[in-house]
Amino acid sequence: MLELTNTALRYGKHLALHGVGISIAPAETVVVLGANGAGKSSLLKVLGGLVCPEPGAGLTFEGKAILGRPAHDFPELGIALVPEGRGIFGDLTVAENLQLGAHPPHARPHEKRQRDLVLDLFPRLAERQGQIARTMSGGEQQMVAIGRALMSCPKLLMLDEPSLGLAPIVTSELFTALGRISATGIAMLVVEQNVKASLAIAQRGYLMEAGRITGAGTADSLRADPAVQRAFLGAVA
Ligand SMILES: Nc1ncnc2c1ncn2[C@@H]1O[C@H](COP(=O)(O)OP(=O)(O)OP(=O)(O)O)[C@@H](O)[C@H]1O
Repeated sequence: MLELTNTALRYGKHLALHGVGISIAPAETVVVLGANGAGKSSLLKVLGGLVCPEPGAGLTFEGKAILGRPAHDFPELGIALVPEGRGIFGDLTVAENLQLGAHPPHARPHEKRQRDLVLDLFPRLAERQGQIARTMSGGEQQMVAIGRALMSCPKLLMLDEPSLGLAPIVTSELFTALGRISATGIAMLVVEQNVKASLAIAQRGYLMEAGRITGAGTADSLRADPAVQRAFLGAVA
């Protein structure tokens, strides 16, 4: 469904990604694991059209070359990104945030169905539809961000560290919801430092270190990989 090849990304003199390549099959959940500064957010920015990699990189989605397309085209292609920091409209209500998510033309006819799906996944949002988003807790804001992304009827949902800053109980609820989203057939790419929770919902994953992909395999093989255990000592319970 999505294929990224030979990707280098430079911030000034700093090379943040070196020859990175990943792929995602339809309906597959893939996790990218890596410690702080490994390049995970940079990878998602390339995949979301937010930054332009060095010449030589390739990015295809459903067989179409999409590198260089502006980020605002991506929801129309069926790609939704939930960025680090969530990127919700803080001064708008939960209901307004969800409504704005349904902006791609292919999503508009399905607005009611998608809202029902989001409110079923996150019952707390159903109770809080009139609440101003910035007054919500971190976990609730993450639910709004994921809900808004789902309103665009994505084929591929990409999430940057969804559990960042959340309490363990909230993280557990969030990953249960992500597992349910995956079961609906939406492909997902989850960038995470929470190895245990993310491998529990993924079929496959990659390990990133210092801007390179240094490991790849099934969720089971990554869980048992000493390199993953070394990179996240203490994170694998
Ligand atoms: N806008 C920028 N300008 C300069 N350097 C940057 C910029 N964004 C990221 N970097 C650098 O690129 C490298 C990779 O950063 P990135 O944010 O992709 O890592 P990450 O794995 O997502 O880390 P974290 O988990 O801490 O968010 C880091 O060394 C970082 O300092």
